[in-house]
Amino acid sequence: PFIEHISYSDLERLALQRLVPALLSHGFCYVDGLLGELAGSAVLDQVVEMHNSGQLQDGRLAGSIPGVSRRSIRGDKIAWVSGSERGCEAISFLLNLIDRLISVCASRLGDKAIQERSKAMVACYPGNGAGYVKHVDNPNHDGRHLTCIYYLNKNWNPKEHGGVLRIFPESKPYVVDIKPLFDRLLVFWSDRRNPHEVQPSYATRYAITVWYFD
Ligand SMILES: O=C(O)CNC(=O)c1n[nH]c2ccccc2c1=O
Ligand SMILES: [Fe+2]
Repeated sequence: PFIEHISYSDLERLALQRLVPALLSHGFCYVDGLLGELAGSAVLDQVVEMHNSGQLQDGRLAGSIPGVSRRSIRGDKIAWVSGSERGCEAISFLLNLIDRLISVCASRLGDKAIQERSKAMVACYPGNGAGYVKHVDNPNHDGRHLTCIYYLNKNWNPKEHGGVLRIFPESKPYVVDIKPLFDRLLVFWSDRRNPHEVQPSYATRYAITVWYFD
């Protein structure tokens, strides 16, 4: 039901001229305007509806602080979706597009062909200062090869809202700050090449992540 915002040749060009070179040289790449306003907003609406209907559960509770009751400081809230659930049609459209994009890249990323992907993790940082400490998604070869994060946050201003994703590319003298902007797709190697953190967020921050396995 959505306008085919991006043609296959656009997708192929995006993959070959943007994603593959960036992944091979820097290890990450982000693309803005992936779905366009209409389809992007449809995805956002479905994620907001999941949040409002209590489908997002506590991903991790910042309960590690001694003496502070586990349930006081909330971390991210997540839900795993395949895309076939009712009310996830726009999310399914997004996942299909990312699948097509990555499949064009896969054969040119030199590594073993990318076979499959995880379900989609819909994540919400509730805006109470919670973030995600510096980590590597796949430090010990659990099969995850590429991390793809689609951001859904309109009018996001890091000065006020924080929530920047900071990547610390291994063996590089710089860090990379990425704003979690609406209709932005970020792709990066899931392994030790890309330690990263979500800085404390002071507004509700939505993202959808899929991991591709090799
Ligand atoms: O949202 C972002 O910009 C980056 N986000 C992450 O790196 C990230 N990485 N691993 C997770 C595992 C479980 C629950 C949430 C997460 C998570 O947000
Ligand atoms: Fe991560």
